Amino acid sequence: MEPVMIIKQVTKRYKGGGGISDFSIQVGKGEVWGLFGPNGAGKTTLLKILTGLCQADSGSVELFGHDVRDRFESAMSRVSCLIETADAYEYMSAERNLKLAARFYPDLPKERIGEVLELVGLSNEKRKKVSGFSLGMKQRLAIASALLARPALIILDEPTNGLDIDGMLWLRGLIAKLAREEGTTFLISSHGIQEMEQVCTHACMIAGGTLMKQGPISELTHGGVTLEAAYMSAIHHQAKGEAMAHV
Ligand SMILES: Nc1ncnc2c1ncn2[C@@H]1O[C@H](COP(=O)(O)OP(=O)(O)OP(=O)(O)O)[C@@H](O)[C@H]1O
Repeated sequence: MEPVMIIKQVTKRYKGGGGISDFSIQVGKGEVWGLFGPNGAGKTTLLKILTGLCQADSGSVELFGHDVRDRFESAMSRVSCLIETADAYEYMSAERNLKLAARFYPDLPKERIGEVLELVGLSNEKRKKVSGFSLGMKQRLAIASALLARPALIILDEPTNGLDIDGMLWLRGLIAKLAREEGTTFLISSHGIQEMEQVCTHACMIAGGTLMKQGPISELTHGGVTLEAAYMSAIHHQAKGEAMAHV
């Protein structure tokens, strides 16, 4: 089966020195990938490159067999992303916001709005103005909007921000359900490895812009190592490498 996403040797360096270097992974249908790394590791940079919000200096990204740079519209046609909070119109209701978002998808059945409100647990709040929503409710609404067109690939940047424990459990359940029942593929960036570990089938760990480890969770945790321990060792390894480079 053709991979959903092929990232090959992607490099992007900002003038200040940050960015990512030589990043490559291949993601298959229905897989849930966690992209883990500390602040400033390069997670958002990578997600922006994947979704055409930022250009790589070199390397390539293919989504569903289409190069993001050369065939942007085809590459993104089955992709939804939430990168750096998607703001809703505060003076409108949740339902009205979704109706506005639905205008981008002329073939969307009317009942889909009710379905996504149900999926994110906002059915009872659908007529309330977003201005009265908590951060967690706004996050749920943003996720509802991302789900509208039944995307085959969903890219989420720190989706647990603003969610309480209930919200986090709900989000993990939703991701697992969509991956299992609809074969939806996910790439999710997070600082919180413990929050997302249980729902991920695969992980990649990035530090200082470098991909340290990647693969199925079962391989990364082989021999009884926890994912967090594997992550900490990757981060320390990177920090040590940086210190040596400065000697
Ligand atoms: N537009 C930019 N111009 C210059 N440097 C940038 C820019 N965007 C990000 N950087 C730098 O690149 C590095 C990676 O940033 P990025 O936002 O990708 O990391 P991150 O892993 O998403 O971090 P966080 O978890 O804090 O959101 C950081 O050192 C950051 O300061």
